[in-house]
Amino acid sequence: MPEEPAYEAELRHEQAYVDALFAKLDAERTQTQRRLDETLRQTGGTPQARTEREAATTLHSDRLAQLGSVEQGLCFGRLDFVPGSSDEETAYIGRLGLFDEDDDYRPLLIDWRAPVARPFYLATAASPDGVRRRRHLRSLSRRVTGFDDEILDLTAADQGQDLGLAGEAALLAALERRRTGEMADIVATIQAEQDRIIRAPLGGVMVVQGAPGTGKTAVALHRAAYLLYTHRQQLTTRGVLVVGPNSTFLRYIGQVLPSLGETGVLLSTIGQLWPGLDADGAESPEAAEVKGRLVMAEVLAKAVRDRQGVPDPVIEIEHEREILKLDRKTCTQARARARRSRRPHNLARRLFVSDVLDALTRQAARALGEDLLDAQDVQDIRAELASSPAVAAALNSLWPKLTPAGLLDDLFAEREHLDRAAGELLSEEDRKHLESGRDAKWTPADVPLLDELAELLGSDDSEEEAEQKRQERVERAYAEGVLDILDQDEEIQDEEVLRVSDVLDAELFAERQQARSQLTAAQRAAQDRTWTFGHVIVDEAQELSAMDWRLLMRRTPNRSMTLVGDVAQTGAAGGARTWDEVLSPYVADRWRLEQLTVNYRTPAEIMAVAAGVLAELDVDLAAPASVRETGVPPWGVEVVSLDEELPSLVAAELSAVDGGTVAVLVPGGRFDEVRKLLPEDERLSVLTVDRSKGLEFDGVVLVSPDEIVSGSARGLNDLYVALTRATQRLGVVRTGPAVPALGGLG
Ligand SMILES: Nc1ncnc2c1ncn2[C@@H]1O[C@H](COP(=O)(O)OP(=O)(O)OP(=O)(O)O)[C@@H](O)[C@H]1O
Repeated sequence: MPEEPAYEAELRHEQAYVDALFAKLDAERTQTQRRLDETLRQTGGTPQARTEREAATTLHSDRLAQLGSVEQGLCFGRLDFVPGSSDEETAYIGRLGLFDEDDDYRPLLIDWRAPVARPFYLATAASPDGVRRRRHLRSLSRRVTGFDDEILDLTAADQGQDLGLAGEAALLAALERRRTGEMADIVATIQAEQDRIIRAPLGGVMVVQGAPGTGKTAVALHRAAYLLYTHRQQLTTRGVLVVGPNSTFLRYIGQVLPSLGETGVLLSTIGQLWPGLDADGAESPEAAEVKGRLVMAEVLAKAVRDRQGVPDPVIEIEHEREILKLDRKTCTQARARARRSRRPHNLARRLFVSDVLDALTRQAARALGEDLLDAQDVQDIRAELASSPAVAAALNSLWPKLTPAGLLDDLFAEREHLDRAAGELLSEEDRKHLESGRDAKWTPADVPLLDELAELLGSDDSEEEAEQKRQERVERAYAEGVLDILDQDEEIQDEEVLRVSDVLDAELFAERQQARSQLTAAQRAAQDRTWTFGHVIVDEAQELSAMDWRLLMRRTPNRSMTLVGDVAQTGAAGGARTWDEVLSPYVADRWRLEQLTVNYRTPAEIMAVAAGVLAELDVDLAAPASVRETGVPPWGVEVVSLDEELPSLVAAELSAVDGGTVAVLVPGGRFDEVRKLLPEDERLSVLTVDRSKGLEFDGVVLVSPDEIVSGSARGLNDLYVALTRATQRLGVVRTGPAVPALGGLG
């Protein structure tokens, strides 16, 4: 650190620069707001003018949101270049770009995502990339409170070079920060191995494998922001989807992208990917596992075919005092033709219906005496049959119109249906799980099944289309009526003035009645099951089942995906063991693997315990290196009674983290018991391990590790996840036999 007076002088200089940046920011806000107001005030004009106005409104609103989101940490870095190595001697790096229009658009502040900013994250003493000095600025609102410098030449003191850390002081300060329950962005301290992943090209499937705490989630979110900046045009049209494991997790990460000025990303769980549904019902892990198997696609296809029936042996239909007979042969032929069309069930139905109506028409015509009828008569008979309730009932019994929800409900609720569809594909035990494992609500594992069924059934939207046309006609008629009335009024008043109908035609007027769609791609995507995204990012990707992957691949036909996860943390019975197994059905071996190796969350003392568990897991993965030590060893105690001892142990942890957060992680079977023992406190969470996935807390108290291990087939993975949630302190409270993998702790 420079000597005090020089340091103070530098600090004043930086403050003056940052003041100027905020002045510029304020001016831009005022100007953008003015432009937005002007645009909103304009009305009328050609359709093209209206479209342009809408585009301008979106542009100004987005910019305003971005300008409003960068108040904290607007400028966090500065690079000084070796003379002659860059156009500018100095570059300031921040959350967005600001330029001086009066000086040929000279950059005042460079967006962290711009290529010029890259050396801020990558330059090292060994490979300085033209950088002489890297400076991290610390600030509180608009006040610069301090800075740390790194001189990038080989004679400079070694700065965390063993782990290749950049800006170590700023990084450690960020990591020591107390956790608030909401994830923060890491834009000021992104490390080189993370930067390479964030800025990787858009196309193709990239898997980011990394141990707990290596920044996978942070990297995934910053990548979304980077991609939106670099491929703005393409991605704002199609949107970016970020998939997370549950809504607690989505809340935890929810502020990161807005703080980076990006609001156009859809954050969703798999259970929320069916429009209008938030499928968060509970079910047994066994049922979820069966539902996630790839074979379910076949089960569902069979379930649909099972609903395409033929009479056994005939259906009799009364029509005009005649009995018409619908026999097995006719229907079998009609069914075969409809199926051969390879159209989804509800669309193929039209072919089936048409063939059956033809056959019935022939019969009815024969009964009336074919020779006496002309073509028009025959057509009339067909039309009558088509509108006959008795015929409709017969057709519905043979080839009903189906909805995904209706069919899936029947399949799980009625054993006969399930047996016919799954008898050869699932064991008796599996079928029992499907039948009994659910409550009344849809579960996350149901959503990929609903999605699969939507594909198999298709939607016969001819009725909806007709309804929409009818609605448009009604609106138009209303508009014409309004214009007539206005015109009459005007005729009475003054023949000379322009009539309303001279400046506004009925169609335009009708259009104005409809709310103009101002939705972003992400919002539209959330309402549309068939939406395909420009890029899909999946966090905790190891948890997804084969059926989840099918759904996601449908949403990403361009296969532009970033998948982050850790196969050592897989908790779901149907989750991934290897990335290859998951991806090969969709992209063969055309995916690339990137690895993160440094743990930013868990201190070395706790990681040493977790490494023992990792070694027991049957995975070929090395424990990550921790960037810091706390000097606080993890503790372990055996208790006789949780009731008596746990509350005081947890209270002690809460006071030790001094205003920070504590999680008590429990096996599923003890959740209610432990929840009741502990007080409600916003700094304290009681969670089962699966709910703690991806989250972090200053202190973690792990209860009954033996039950976590024995609780599921992937119990050791769960234990590993639980141990790696802490940023400062870990305690283990044992109630049963010791778990050898925990060493002396538990
Ligand atoms: N470069 C960085 N600068 C500052 N903090 C960082 C950096 N990288 C990661 N972190 C912090 O480390 C913690 C762990 O990061 P993150 O949650 O992204 O890890 P993860 O790999 O997703 O972990 P898990 O596998 O347990 O979900 C977070 O608090 C994150 O902000």
